[in-house]
Parts: sequence; structure tokens; C-alpha cells
Amino acid sequence: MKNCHTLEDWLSWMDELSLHDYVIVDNFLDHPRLDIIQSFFKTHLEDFKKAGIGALNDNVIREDIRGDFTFWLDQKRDVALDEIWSLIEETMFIYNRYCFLGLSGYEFHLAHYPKGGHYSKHLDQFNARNNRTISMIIYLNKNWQKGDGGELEIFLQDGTSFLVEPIESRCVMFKSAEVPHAVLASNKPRYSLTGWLLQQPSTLGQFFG
Ligand SMILES: O=C(O)CCC(=O)C(=O)O
Ligand SMILES: [Fe+2]
Repeated sequence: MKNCHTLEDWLSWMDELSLHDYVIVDNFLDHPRLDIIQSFFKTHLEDFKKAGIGALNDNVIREDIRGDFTFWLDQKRDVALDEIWSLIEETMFIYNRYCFLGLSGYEFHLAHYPKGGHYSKHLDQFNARNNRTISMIIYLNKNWQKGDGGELEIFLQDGTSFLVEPIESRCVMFKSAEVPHAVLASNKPRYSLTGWLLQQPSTLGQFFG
């Protein structure tokens, strides 16, 4: 499958991210890759588990903080997603080459927020574990409309915030340690591929949040 993005695209996104700590990219996945991930999603809807918060022994279910269900992915097992893994590896390569981040691994899950699900304001780096460096979310919601809720709220250092609609194929990347964010209550089921580019590899993502 051919690459979806040119080096020029990548460089402009890296510029944005260095300037603002986040970048929003529309049409991040082309149609073949969207099809791959959406059909994979459908075949695993039964395998999702209630997501917890916190790392290691602190991981607890707190419906008042986080209402999503997740299915942790495994690059070795989930070969149906090979084209997605390549894209993630390309992303990691670009960050290392042009932002000198020294990323050496990643962990990703599928996320499903049922109607009413939200995630309160938080940072993606845990105290107990600080290797999450870049957060990356790709939304998979066809025909998302105003009023469907489920926006990602991004909080800026000047005290303001803004909303990002979780529309199909939009990708949001931000610095995991720097950007507080929240998911507003969704008025219908909301789907995404969410993950983290890591500064030390971790195979234990599913035991964390
Ligand atoms: O789905 C989103 O927009 C954000 C999800 C999130 O913040 C997380 O899983 O840590
Ligand atoms: Fe988050």
C-alpha cells in the first residue's frame, strides 16, 4: 500500500506540534486504511473491557472520571492491522528524525465511548510511569454531527480551551506530559484508535490506563 503522506506534510505537522504542543490533522487515514481499522473494530466489539485509570497497582475503574471501553492491540497478534502499524512506525521515525525525541516503542488501543461516556480532564503521563511522550488519537466516527457531543477539549497554557470534534479520519497528536485534555460526554457511541509513542518500550500497556 502506498504511503498516505508526503515528507512536506509531516514537516508542517511537526512544526505545528513544536509551536503549540499539539497538532490536528484531517484525513490522516486514506480509505483503504480506514476500511482496515473499521472492519477490525467490528470484529472485536465483544472484546472491549471497561477502562481504568492510573498505572500499575493504582489502576481502578472510576465511572465518574472515565466511561470508555478499550481493546488493547498487539502488533504481533493483530497482523490484520499491519498497514496501520507501518503508519505508526513512520510517525515514530519522523518524530525521531525531525524532533529528536528518541522514541522507541508504542502502545495502542481501540476505544469505545458508549452514549453518555466521557473522560474528565487529565494528562496522559502517569506519575508512576513517564514514558508516554506523544499521544495520538485517530477518530473513526462516520457522519459525526454537531450536537453529537464527544468533543475532545484541549486546555492551553493561557487558561483557555477549545473543542475538537471526533470526526472520521481526524488525527490529533499532542505532547503527553504538557497538554491537559478531556472528552466531553458523547451523545452516541464514539470510536477511536488511541495510543502513545513511548520513550521506553512497554509491553504492559493493558495493565495501565
Ligand atoms: O478520545 C479522545 O479524544 C481522548 C482520549 C484520552 O484522552 C485518553 O484515552 O487518554
Ligand atoms: Fe488522555
